[in-house]
Amino acid sequence: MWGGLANAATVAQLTGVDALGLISKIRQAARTARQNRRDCEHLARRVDMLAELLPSLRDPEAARPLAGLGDTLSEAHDLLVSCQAGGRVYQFVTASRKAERFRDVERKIDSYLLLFPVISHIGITRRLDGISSSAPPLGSNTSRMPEPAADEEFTMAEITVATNNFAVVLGDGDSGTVYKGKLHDGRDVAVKRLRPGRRGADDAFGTELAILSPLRHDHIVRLLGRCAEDGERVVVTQYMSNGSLHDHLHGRRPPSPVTASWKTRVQVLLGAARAVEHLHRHAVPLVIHGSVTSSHILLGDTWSPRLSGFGASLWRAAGVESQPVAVVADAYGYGDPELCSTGRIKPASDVYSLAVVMLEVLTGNPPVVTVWEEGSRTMVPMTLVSFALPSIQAGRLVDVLDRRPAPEPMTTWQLEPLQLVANTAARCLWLHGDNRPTISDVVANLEQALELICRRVHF
Ligand SMILES: Nc1ncnc2c1ncn2[C@@H]1O[C@H](COP(=O)(O)OP(=O)(O)OP(=O)(O)O)[C@@H](O)[C@H]1O
Repeated sequence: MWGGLANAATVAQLTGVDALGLISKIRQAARTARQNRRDCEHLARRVDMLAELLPSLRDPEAARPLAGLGDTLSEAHDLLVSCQAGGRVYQFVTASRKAERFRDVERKIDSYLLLFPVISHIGITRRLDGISSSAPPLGSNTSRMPEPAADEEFTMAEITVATNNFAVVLGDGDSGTVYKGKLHDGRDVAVKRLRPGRRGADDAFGTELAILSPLRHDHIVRLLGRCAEDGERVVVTQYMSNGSLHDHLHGRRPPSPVTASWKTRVQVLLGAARAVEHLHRHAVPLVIHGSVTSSHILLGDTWSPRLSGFGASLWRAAGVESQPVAVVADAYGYGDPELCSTGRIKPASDVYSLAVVMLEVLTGNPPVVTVWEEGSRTMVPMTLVSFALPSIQAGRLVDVLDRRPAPEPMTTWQLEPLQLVANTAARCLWLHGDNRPTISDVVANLEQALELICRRVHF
């Protein structure tokens, strides 16, 4: 991430300010802040994005829109420094006023981040002009934002070598098969080879790359590269050594901390919720995931989760409450009923799907279960929501709780954090999206649940 710091002199010349020096100080100040810590973290992440983009500046003309960046960075730095001091009472009094200042500085930084596709477009156009004076005049396509480039472009030959001719299958999804690979520099990767000829495959490929490419978050899987050659479509992402939450909960893996520990389960939920919160509130541009499922929550070496599966995602249109989707995905029990009936998606649709994952984590059941139906005397499918929600709403969580983490009956005191998770899930499952909590409320409740679990040491 900080590789670009070597270009500091160039960036300073182009922006008229030692932007990377200021960014370095901002990172330092964010690390030692004592007040508004989450706001500080969010601000630092945005500034990290700037640090990644600034070294790509080449052209003084193109860098002109960044005039004023220095002032904004200084403002950000001053704000972070002001979060270092103060006693508890002082902090209490100033915290909410500070939160407003954070929003303000974040907005300003966002406006610079949004300029980068345009800046790189200007830069490329000017370079092309230089190369060929007979280049075609700028036409209607100049109004289209250029897509941010994925990190690396691979050939199919390189992908075949990296996967040892597609030898190890990590998993299968609707859109393709995922293989284990190793890049020339030794990095382990996951290589998703999209099923050729599948309807909408090209759209899903383009969407996943365009949306995932600029995303940087501890709980979102990182895009490393792509390949589009001879009808093949391949997406390369970081390798998550412990597979998906779905496989741990629903039986295709040996016992693990996910099966055995409520603490790990709630930590995984919290990480996934933070990823969705990043998409809904902090990503530039904002994103609706559109397919939050336990198969798309992947687990790394330390069981820390990352959200994946961005093939159905979309950028959130500014200023609209809901937006139409081309196809309502067949979501196997995760589908928001409001989205299914209106064909319009909103952030609350992700909140609904995440709540289904919360039920999976609490009950250990998949999103669709089979139950015995007395009338037809057969096993029939039923959504997990219909199966588990009545017990939760009746205050009988124990009736549906997964026994694997704690085979013995639990006391009310032990149950309290899980009851909080269950009640949160129940509120997220309201039919009307507007009645559901926001993702930030969900994050706050899961944080509280985790804190309660950590206080009950032997839990
Ligand atoms: N980065 C990764 N590291 C390890 N395993 C992965 C990774 N990505 C995917 N997998 C495995 O492959 C499975 C299928 O991946 P995924 O669900 O993303 O496929 P998909 O075709 O995009 O999904 P969908 O069915 O939603 O179209 C996952 O459930 C997981 O087991």
